[in-house]
Amino acid sequence: MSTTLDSYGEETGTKDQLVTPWNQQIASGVELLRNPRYNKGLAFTAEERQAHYLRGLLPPAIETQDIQVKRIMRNVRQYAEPLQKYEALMDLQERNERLFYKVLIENVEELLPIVYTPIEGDACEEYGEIFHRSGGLFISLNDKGHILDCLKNWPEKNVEAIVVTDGGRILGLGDLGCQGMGIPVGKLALYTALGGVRPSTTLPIQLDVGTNNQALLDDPFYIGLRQKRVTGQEYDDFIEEFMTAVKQAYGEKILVQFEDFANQNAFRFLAKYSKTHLVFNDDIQGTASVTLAGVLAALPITGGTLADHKFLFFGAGEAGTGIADLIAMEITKHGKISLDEARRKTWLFDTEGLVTKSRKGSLYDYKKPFAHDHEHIKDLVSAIKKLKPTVLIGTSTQGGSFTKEVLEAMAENHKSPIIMALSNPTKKAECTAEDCYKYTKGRALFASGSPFPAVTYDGKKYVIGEANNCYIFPGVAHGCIISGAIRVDAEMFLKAAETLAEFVTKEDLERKQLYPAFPNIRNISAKIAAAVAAAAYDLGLASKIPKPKDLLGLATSSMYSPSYCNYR
Ligand SMILES: O=C([O-])CC(=O)C(=O)O
Ligand SMILES: [Mg+2]
Repeated sequence: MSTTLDSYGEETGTKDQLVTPWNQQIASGVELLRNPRYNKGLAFTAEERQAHYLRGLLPPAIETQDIQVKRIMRNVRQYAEPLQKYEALMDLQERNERLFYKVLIENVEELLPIVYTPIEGDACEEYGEIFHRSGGLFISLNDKGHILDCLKNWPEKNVEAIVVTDGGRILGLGDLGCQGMGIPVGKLALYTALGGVRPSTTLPIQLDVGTNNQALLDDPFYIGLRQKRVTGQEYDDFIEEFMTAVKQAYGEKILVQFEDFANQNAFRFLAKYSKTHLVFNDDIQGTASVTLAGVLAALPITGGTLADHKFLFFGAGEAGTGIADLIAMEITKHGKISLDEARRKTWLFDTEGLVTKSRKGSLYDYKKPFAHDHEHIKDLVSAIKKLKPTVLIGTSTQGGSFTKEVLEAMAENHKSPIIMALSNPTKKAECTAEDCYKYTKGRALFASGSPFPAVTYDGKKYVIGEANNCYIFPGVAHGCIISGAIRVDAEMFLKAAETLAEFVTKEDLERKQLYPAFPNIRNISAKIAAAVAAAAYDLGLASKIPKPKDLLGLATSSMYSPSYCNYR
């Protein structure tokens, strides 16, 4: 039994999305209850139950969405294991989408660590064991020549944003092959919950090009191809087919966020496809933007300007060099200083030691701008003592590498050194918040990539700001969509960082909190979206014309609301 219901459509969305009435054939009865996009469970009213063949299929109670939220949170809180909470929330997402987002939005601080880092990292490691549904598209080497067919099989035709990974480097956990899907799913849940992007327009994609993770290849529950990663031309051709197919399927302005690709691939594909597609790499650009925001927010405490600081990166991959690049751009933008000079304030330290011009052997292109003249230094403490950085940023995935000696050495260099342990998930952080305050005698300004509880040091309570790109990417995506951006420009990430930093209050800084509290994050995302959209118009990259007068108003009003619609 089915019926045509044009009132089922999502009531939020940008104006031109609303012009076309939504009048697809939607199943009623049991099929309606099984459709997560439209299911309301016990919140179906008596009239809806009568009109849509639901009589008898539900117990008699008619509930508000608020009571449903309470029940879900009560159940989630009863699970002892965080992974059980994760599974419960994923089950909810596939049962009742609006309820899932209402639960997430109203409990963002509590649930972010579950649907996002660190617990989604555990979920990816166990994805084979806990697998029970796809959650997005899996496109493997078996689909070569048929990638467009895969995309056509996705039930939504109006896709505006894709998050894609090849599982090459999932968080700081390494190659997880086909089990990286938890990341695109998690990131896109935040597109909606934090950025207000409508869930029907988002598409998580896992590309499976093999894995070099032998433990997974030997695991009977592994869900991917049982072969080593393809590389070289075959790999590049596969990505090229994918990038061509997404435009064929969804048009020129489809937004593609690259996520958790291995270093060189991440840089190569960003350089290549940013010329032809609306793409960004969250690990390079999103992380850069959020980190820059934290440093900008810290300036009232450290004193001086950004250009007065000296930066040392421990870890010179996507995050490290991405941040270094954006910081140099920001210094150049606001000071009378060339990009080259700005870059000389930054040093990289990788697995072989300090990155210098004279280093023997090959140096990847993306590190070269930060390879300066210096003698080789092999250990981090010596590098800190020699170079005297005032900002130390860990992007190494080496948990615990900011030892007592490292932190004490940083405390020598500045009254308030900035120390960021950005590697994810929590177990990969370069140091704990507690150690950072202990070994700098409470003087450092600390932030981490994954959540840490507040720390009390010397009778003072410090709240740990999360330098996580989830402050940035949802707003950037929303800003691109509302302006119809055709390309992503670095200026958008500078604007996003400046906007985020403005939200950090004096009270936050008194607690040494370099990032604003999460409960305000939808407002922050709206502001970032408006700033990104404004940049798109300024740069001639926006296709939605004329330019709306009130971009913030548009960014706010077009955000997805998880409240139920009435099915009249
Ligand atoms: O997902 C996160 O929490 C941040 C991120 O992009 C990464 O660590 O790869
Ligand atoms: Mg990432």
